Amino acid sequence: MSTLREIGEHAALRKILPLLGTHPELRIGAGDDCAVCRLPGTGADQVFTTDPVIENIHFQSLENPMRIGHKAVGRVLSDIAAMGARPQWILVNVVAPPELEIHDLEKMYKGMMDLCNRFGASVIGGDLARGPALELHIFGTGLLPEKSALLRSGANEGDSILVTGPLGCSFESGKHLDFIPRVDEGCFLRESGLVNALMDISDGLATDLRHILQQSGVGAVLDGQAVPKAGTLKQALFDGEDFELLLTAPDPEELRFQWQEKFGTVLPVIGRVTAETGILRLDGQVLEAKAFEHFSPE
Ligand SMILES: Nc1ncnc2c1ncn2[C@@H]1O[C@H](COP(=O)(O)OP(=O)(O)O)[C@@H](O)[C@H]1O
Ligand SMILES: Cc1ncc(C[n+]2csc(CCOP(=O)(O)OP(=O)(O)O)c2C)c(N)n1
Ligand SMILES: [Mg+2]
Repeated sequence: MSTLREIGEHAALRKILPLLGTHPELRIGAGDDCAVCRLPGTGADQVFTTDPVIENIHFQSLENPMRIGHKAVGRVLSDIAAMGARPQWILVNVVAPPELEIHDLEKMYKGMMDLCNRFGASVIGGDLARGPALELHIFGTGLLPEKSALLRSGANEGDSILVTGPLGCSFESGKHLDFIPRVDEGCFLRESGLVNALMDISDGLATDLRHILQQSGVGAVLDGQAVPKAGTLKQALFDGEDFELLLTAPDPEELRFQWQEKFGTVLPVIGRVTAETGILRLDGQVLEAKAFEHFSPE
């Protein structure tokens, strides 16, 4: 017998995911940023995701409630953006101790609603239950044209690897609370037809790129100098909670040109997809995995 602490979050998921069934209307089940389901007769697919934010894990106890609400919804919109979808419906489960101030609860909803309104998402329900610490569990859906979802499994050897913004120090800078999910960018990347694989960076570039490599059966080399950084290279690789999009593209110059036209910023190329299955190199050296792990002791 073993515990979550002993085997960790990722090994536990490898045990759980094979237990989940399939369904004829399910295109992509658990394992990507969102699940993708058919909506027959509509020409659209629907994506589904959920994430919690938990006191003292994802935010500190005395944090501004508006920022807590913003982050909770932002994480879910980021997963929806990472498929190239537009967010649609949001459900909110609040778990809270009885002492929570109603004014603070209202401010959390203000933070959630402001971000939902910005991207045309609607909160349509939820639940409220007692628990020892504050937790917001958000469930969200989105829409995109059928069969157009951008997956972690789409990378091909020779693709360039690109990232939508600077990485690292999100905890110190407060970006982990205030980031704007890359919804418009995700939709643009899908519509461009120039992207093979897409995901968002929650656990850090080094860990999340590895998910693309494993699911695509490829390897990668990163150019440390080219990675856009908010701090050191180590922080850019391992800190996590950047909520930028990570993508691979076979024709980066055309994509970068179109990106510049649309957003007026540079989309940096940070590496290349290789045939070395499962191997991630940084400036030639093999890079080992190291990331935030929910179940290991501090
Ligand atoms: N407890 C669970 N039961 C079933 N599927 C899960 C569970 N936890 C995570 N998953 C699935 O595993 C994949 C990876 O999860 P996670 O690392 O949380 O993704 P993300 O970083 O995009 O939020 C997702 O597709 C998610 O739906
Ligand atoms: C109070 C606090 N401690 C630590 C962190 C750092 N941190 C918390 S969760 C996390 C990784 C991402 O969270 P997870 O719940 O694994 O997101 P998912 O991959 O499921 O989207 C990081 C880097 C933080 N942001 N706030
Ligand atoms: Mg998650």
